[in-house]
Amino acid sequence: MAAAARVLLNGQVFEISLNESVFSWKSLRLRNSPSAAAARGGRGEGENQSVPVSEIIAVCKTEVAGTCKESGRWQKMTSTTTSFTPEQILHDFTVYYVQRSKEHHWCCAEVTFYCSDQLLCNQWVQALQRRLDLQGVRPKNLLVFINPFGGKQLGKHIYDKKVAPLFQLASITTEVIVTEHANHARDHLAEVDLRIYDGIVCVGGDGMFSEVIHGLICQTQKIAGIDQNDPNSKLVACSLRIGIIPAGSTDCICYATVGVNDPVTSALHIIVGDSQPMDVSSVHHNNTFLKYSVSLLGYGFYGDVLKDSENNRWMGPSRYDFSGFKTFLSHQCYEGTVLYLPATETLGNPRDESRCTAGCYVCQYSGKLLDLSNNKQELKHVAEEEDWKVVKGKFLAINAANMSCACSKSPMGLSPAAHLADGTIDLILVRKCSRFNFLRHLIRHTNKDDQFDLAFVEVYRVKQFIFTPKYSEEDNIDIRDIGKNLFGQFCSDHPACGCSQVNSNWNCDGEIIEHAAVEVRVHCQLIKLFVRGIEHSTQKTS
Ligand SMILES: CCCCCCCCCCCCC/C=C/[C@@H](O)[C@H](COP(=O)(O)O)NC(=O)CCCCCCCCCCCCCCC
Ligand SMILES: Nc1ncnc2c1ncn2[C@@H]1O[C@H](COP(=O)(O)OP(=O)(O)O)[C@@H](O)[C@H]1O
Ligand SMILES: [Ca+2]
Repeated sequence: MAAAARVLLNGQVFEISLNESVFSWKSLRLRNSPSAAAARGGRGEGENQSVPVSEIIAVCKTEVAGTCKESGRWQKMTSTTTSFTPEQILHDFTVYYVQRSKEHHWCCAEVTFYCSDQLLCNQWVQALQRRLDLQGVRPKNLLVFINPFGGKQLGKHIYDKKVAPLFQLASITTEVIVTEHANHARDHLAEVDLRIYDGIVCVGGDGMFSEVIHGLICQTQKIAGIDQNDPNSKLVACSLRIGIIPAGSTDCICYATVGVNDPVTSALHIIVGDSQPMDVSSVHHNNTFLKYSVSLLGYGFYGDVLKDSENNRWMGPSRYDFSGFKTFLSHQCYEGTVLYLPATETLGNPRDESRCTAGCYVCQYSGKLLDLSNNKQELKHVAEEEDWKVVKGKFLAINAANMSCACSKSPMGLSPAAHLADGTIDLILVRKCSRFNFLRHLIRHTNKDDQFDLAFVEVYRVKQFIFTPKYSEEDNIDIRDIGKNLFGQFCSDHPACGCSQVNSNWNCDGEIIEHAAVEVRVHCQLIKLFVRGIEHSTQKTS
């Protein structure tokens, strides 16, 4: 078929064209004609536009009953090659495509072209459809989990109203499971035959995503015969991609990988088949596997906020503000030793002011190193130089950020320069300081000031760390007893104002880990998401 043709759009004659990767429509209107001026109004449909085939969502043909009302326009064009009459304009097709709007939002735009004859219309629909069929990265069959109780309990509504219609438009088939209890998705994924799916979608928050990765990673290791309890096991990467439809409380994993937590934007990234590798940290205690983490592993402040907030789930997302305020006032610090292995082979450092964005070269570099090490067929991680560092002290917070952890509360995140897929975590140690200083540190998460530029805050880019609390876990009893037993008086870090534990617990992507002593290791690019990373501002984002 011809690579270009004339059609009507908004009563104007347009030339549409299609090459290997781009579909375009160009106005052939006469300059300065009244109709041309009219077409310039509205939402820019009178302008020349092009859309990469990779961002076309669907093309649909619709039979038009009747004739085109705006017949006069065609007569103006008869001096060109246009020869059809209004009565012949009976067929149209609609192209649905990705349109970018502010702050990394994507929406589904549509444009309908009226053709002079059925053959032309069919030819264009087929040509576009053939191009779409060649987009091999797009998922065709998805397994969807919906947590009906995440966030504001709108998960099912969001999926049914905003996401399912887009999947249907894009001819994606789905099997939808609305979870009935916690760990439903995890347990299902650990057992089910996943070969029929092209991806998994979770509708919920970070906790729901955590369930999904646990099921998927566990099944993958089981099939590969990998022992997850061995902290030194080299884990096998999961082949299925995961999509997140944000419907939780913090939605930090979505926000930090897309730039916004918007269900339609995330659905469109899934439809176009984006793919972004992601690091995963494994958490062990005494050679026993506990959990995987993708966003934040937080001991002290964020562990305590989470623990308290679980009692107030009925408050919805604002439970974190309430518990955050309470935890801030309690001002507990925790004593222990952190051993860490600095990341030496990767590019970048936590204070280099870079941002991990779509096509990030730091992550690509780590991906190449990973390929090289995979080719060596090592069964276990072998640390090239075991140069462990030690930090001891009293900490208000120990945060391990596997990614920036950007979210609406903190648009730059806990560690703004952290990377999604570089095989490292940023270990942030906040030592004991006054409430006022801790507040200064917290407030800097909400503005552009550097939260690490404070004497009591340290940050290291690491690939492994071990935390050992000062008091062994068996001693994690009421502080009053500790105070009496060890010092004969109450410890000044834990005034008898209601605080009670000598040890905190870990917040692992919003799930509680009760153990304080942990060994954490990053597994570079273990999973993949249906995202592309945060797009640059030149891509019409701000
Ligand atoms: C004074 C204001 C200070 C605001 C400081 C905000 C820092 C926010 C950093 C957030 C990092 C989030 C990391 C992600 C964690 C999520 O995986 C995880 C699970 O998400 P899900 O519920 O969607 O499943 N979410 C969380 O653990 C929630 C952490 C939220 C912490 C909020 C802390 C609010 C602190 C308010 C302190 C107020 C002090 C006021 C003093 C006058
Ligand atoms: N049907 C269900 N009933 C109760 N809990 C569930 C259900 N489905 C998932 N969960 C659990 O709910 C918790 C929070 O889910 P999440 O979607 O992250 O919401 P939020 O962001 O509000 O915390 C997770 O720990 C998850 O395991
Ligand atoms: Ca990382």
